Formats: sequence, C-alpha cells, structure tokens
Amino acid sequence: MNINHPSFGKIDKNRVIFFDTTLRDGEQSPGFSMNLDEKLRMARILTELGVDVIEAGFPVASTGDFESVYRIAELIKDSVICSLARSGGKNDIEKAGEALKPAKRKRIHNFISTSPLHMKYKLRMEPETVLEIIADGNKKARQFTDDVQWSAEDGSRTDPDFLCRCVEVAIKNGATTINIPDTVGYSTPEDMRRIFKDLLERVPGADQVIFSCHNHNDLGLGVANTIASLQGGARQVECTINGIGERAGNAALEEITMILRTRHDEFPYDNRIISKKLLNASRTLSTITGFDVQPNKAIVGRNAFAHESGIHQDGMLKNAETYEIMTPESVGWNRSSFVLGKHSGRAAFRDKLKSLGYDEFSDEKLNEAFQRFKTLADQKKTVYDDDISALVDDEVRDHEFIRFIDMSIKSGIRASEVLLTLEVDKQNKKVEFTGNSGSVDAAFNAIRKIFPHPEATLSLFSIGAVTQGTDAQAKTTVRLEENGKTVDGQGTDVDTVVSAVKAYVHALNKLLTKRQRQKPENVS
Ligand SMILES: CC(=O)SCCNC(=O)CCNC(=O)[C@H](O)C(C)(C)COP(=O)(O)OP(=O)(O)OC[C@H]1O[C@@H](n2cnc3c(N)ncnc32)[C@H](O)[C@@H]1OP(=O)(O)O
Ligand SMILES: CC(C)C(=O)C(=O)O
Repeated sequence: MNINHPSFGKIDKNRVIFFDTTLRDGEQSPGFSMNLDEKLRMARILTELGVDVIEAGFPVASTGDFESVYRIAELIKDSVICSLARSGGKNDIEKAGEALKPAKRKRIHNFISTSPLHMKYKLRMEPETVLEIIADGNKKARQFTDDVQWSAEDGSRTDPDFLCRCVEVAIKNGATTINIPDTVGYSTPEDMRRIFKDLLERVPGADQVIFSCHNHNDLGLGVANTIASLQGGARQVECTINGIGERAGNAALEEITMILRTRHDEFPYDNRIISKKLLNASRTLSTITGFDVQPNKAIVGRNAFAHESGIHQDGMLKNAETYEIMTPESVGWNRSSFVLGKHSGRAAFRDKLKSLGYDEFSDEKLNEAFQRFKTLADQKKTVYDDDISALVDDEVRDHEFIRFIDMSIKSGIRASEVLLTLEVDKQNKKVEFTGNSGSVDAAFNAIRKIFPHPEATLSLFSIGAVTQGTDAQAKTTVRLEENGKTVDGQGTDVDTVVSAVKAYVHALNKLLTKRQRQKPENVS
C-alpha cells in the first residue's frame, strides 16, 4: 500500500479511518430523525471523539438534509465532511457538491447497486449500464473534490468477477476510497475477509486506494464482519454511535473501538478515537433521539460495568481484572458499580456498609443484617443504599424482649381482621383482632392484646417511603410515652402495616429496656 490520500496524505499501513454515518445511515432508523440543531450538536460530539469522516447527510433527499450538510460543513473543521449521492441520480452529485461548499475538507460518496438482484429488480439496468454510471458518477464527483468515495451497494452479494470490474472502473475514474457494503447484513466474517483480500489481489490500482467496509447488523454480525474486513485489508470502517441505522442497524463505533484497543495485539490497527468520550457520545445520541440503549449493550449500556452476583463482586473487590476486560474509566464511566440484589454475597454487602459509614460491625451483626438483606432482596427488584441503611438501622437495636414473627390481614371496607404472632420472652403468642378503624389500628390493638401496656400512649405515628416504586420499603416511626418517658421506634418493610408493627414493637422494646434499667429484675 502506497497511498497519498487527498484528505489524509501518506497513510500508515495499519492506520484505520473511522467513517461515522450516524447522521446519514443512523438517521435512516425508523423514528430516529434529527433536526438541524440536534445534527449540529451530534457533529460536534463526533469530531471531538476523533471521527475522521462524518457522513452528514444525503442532500438531494430534502431541503432539510441539504441545509444540515451545509451547516455541518461550515461548523466542523477537524473532520472530513461527507455527502451521499446516487451515482446515477439526476441531480445528486451536484447537490452534494453544493452542500459541501463551506467544508475545509470534503468528500462526495457516490453509490450504485452491483448485485444481480438489485440491478435486475431495483435499478432495472443491465450490468454494462451500471458500469457506465460508475464511470460517469466518479468523474462528476471529482469535479467537486479530490476525495471521492464509491460504494457498491449490496456489494457482498455481487458476483466477484463483476465486482472486480466495477471497482476497477471506479478507481480509473477518480474514486480514492472504495466501499464494499454488506447492505443487508447477510455475510459472515469469512465472506468479508475473502472479499477484500480478493479485490486487493485482483484489481489493478487497488493498492492506490483505501478499501472500506460498511456492515449491517441483520444477523448480529456487523461488528464481527468489520473486524474481519480489516483482516482482509480494509482500512476504513463505517459505523454509527450505539449501532443505530437502517433495520437492525450498523456496526457500533464504540464496540469496534474497544475491540481494537482491548485486543490490539491481534488487531494492530491504529485510530484517532478518544475512547474516554464514547459514553458521552452514546448518551448524547440517546437524549437526542429519545431511544436509550439496552442495559446490556456492550461498552455504553447501564450494566456494562455493573456487577450483581456475589462471586463476581468478591472477585472484583480482590482484583477488578477478574471480571472486567477494560476499565470503566477508559470509555467514560466514573467507576464500576455494584448492584446489591439477591445474588450478592457478604463481601459486597460488607463493602457497601463500609461505604455507607457502618464500619463498626461484628461478624455476628453483619451476618444478621445480611440475612435480613437477602430476605428483602427476594422481595424487591432493586435494593437501594437507603434501603440498606434502613435495614441496618433496624438491625442495630436494643435488646429484644418482643419480636415480630408473622402477621396476616383480611381487610374489608368496614372491618380489618389481623392475625398476629409475636415472640415474647422466647415464646410465640398468637392473637386475632378485628377492628373497624383500619389495618394499622387493628394490628396495634393485636399487639396490646398479646402484651398489654395500658400506661403507655401512642403520641406519634408517621409513615413514608424509603425509595421509589410500588415495591419501595415503607418506613414507619412510632412514639410511645409512659410516665414521662418517651421512646421512638422505627420499622421498615415492603408492606406498610408490617413496617408499622415493627416500629411499634421496636418502640415497645425500648420502653421495656428503660423499665428494666429502673427495675432490673422486673421485665413487664
Ligand atoms: C443502502 C442505502 O442506505 S442507500 C440510501 C438510502 N437512503 C434513502 O433512500 C434516503 C433518502 N431518499 C430519498 O429521499 C428518496 O428516495 C430520493 C430523493 C433519493 C429519491 O426519491 P424518488 O425520486 O421519489 O425515488 P424513489 O425513492 O421512489 O425510488 C428510488 C429511485 O432511485 C433509483 N436509484 C436507486 N439507487 C440509484 C443509483 N445509485 N443511481 C441511480 N438511480 C438509483 C431507483 O431505481 C428508483 O428509480 P425509479 O424511480 O426510476 O424506479
Ligand atoms: C450507501 C451504502 C453505503 C449503504 O448505506 C449500504 O449499502 O448499506
């Protein structure tokens, strides 16, 4: 390869040009249209990310598309700005040239289908006509710029001999980049490797141009095919942020970048992408389009650096390389996250308690709190930090004379029937109480029935949610007063009435502790 490229000059044999088509093919995703301001904002993000070529639009498509290419060409000076055009379109190339007028570095990308299926049914053209259009299109594009790209639409399903002829004609007539798209995402990595290798070996002048790949994701192979294309000899990758694009999308820029970084020994291809900016690019695009990436999306998905299972969290705490092949910081995240849930273990739970400021925990206390955490995690989809604090605060209690064991409630419009079991002095006691002032009142009366304490009065009762959602924990505070002594009890539970009963029992235990301090031998 001995290329003196019109936009990039002498190119090292392992240098890969990143061609981003988020604003053209990406915008072809149903529902992903962007207005002018949004395109300008995204173009700025792409150039700051280090993208070499920004495909800004298809000017003949609409006045809006023309204007966005024009305005991006005015604004962006650190990337080549590219405009799409049909090779045989009536006015396409002229419009593309006009829209690129303000660009410091500009490229016209002309294309025409070359597969038998597309030529016969879509274009209704003979192969010889297509060859003439390729010659004319590239010649015309060269009148506007020296940086001309030609694409063989549906190139991967094109007869190899005919593809060689098309590429030769494009090169002879001025194309400096030759793109072979896998337009319908049909190919495998082996196909793509072979196609580029074949063209490089067979087409005269192939060593004077840059070969480019553009892989769609219909079989989920967009990125794998891109890496294989590089192995076959392509040195430009066409891609989009978050992999958006026609149908199942295009190869994702962030994934290609991180494969080339993480496995550089096997794929020693260099590029200008600043990986720390990947997350910001992804998030900006999601905000603009209104479509979030799926949580498990590589690199930029919410779960890409989140760990929930105990064995993984334990490994991560010992050495992050056990479960992460790249650092979250390298792609723009602040840190990995540990999500505490039903699959978590003690190591992560202890670490979380420490980060929440609870470091004075005996192993016994930690185990007790951990069991309560597991019970809670079985009931709740997400256990938030506030849930854990509430649960631990609940655990750090005075001596328990009375313990909540179980409760069931039948609630109607008029009557609430509560069946409550408490442990009192190590013995389970069960009562039933029916009242007509609601479930909480019936439950408190049931407590009084099991453990009478007529001198104490309830002076405060308040309930709130610890976190969000209908499965949030309720946090209740109960205040009891007796002979000038005041105690507050707290209880938390996903069930509001259970949280109220726990709070009442907590307050009662505090009251009993106070009584005991005064008369140690007399509990009740
Ligand atoms: C694989 C890709 O992603 S290619 C890019 C796809 N993107 C788009 O199509 C988005 C923008 N497109 C548009 O706005 C419109 O389709 C336009 C303005 C380009 C054309 O609109 P219309 O003139 O109404 O044509 P329409 O879209 O119905 O059909 C496309 C025509 O282009 C022809 N055509 C397709 N590719 C080429 C080509 N490379 N060279 C010449 N003609 C072509 C088709 O054969 C068809 O011609 P016909 O009307 O004589 O049958
Ligand atoms: C215009 C070409 C490059 C294209 O988008 C495709 O073939 O998918």
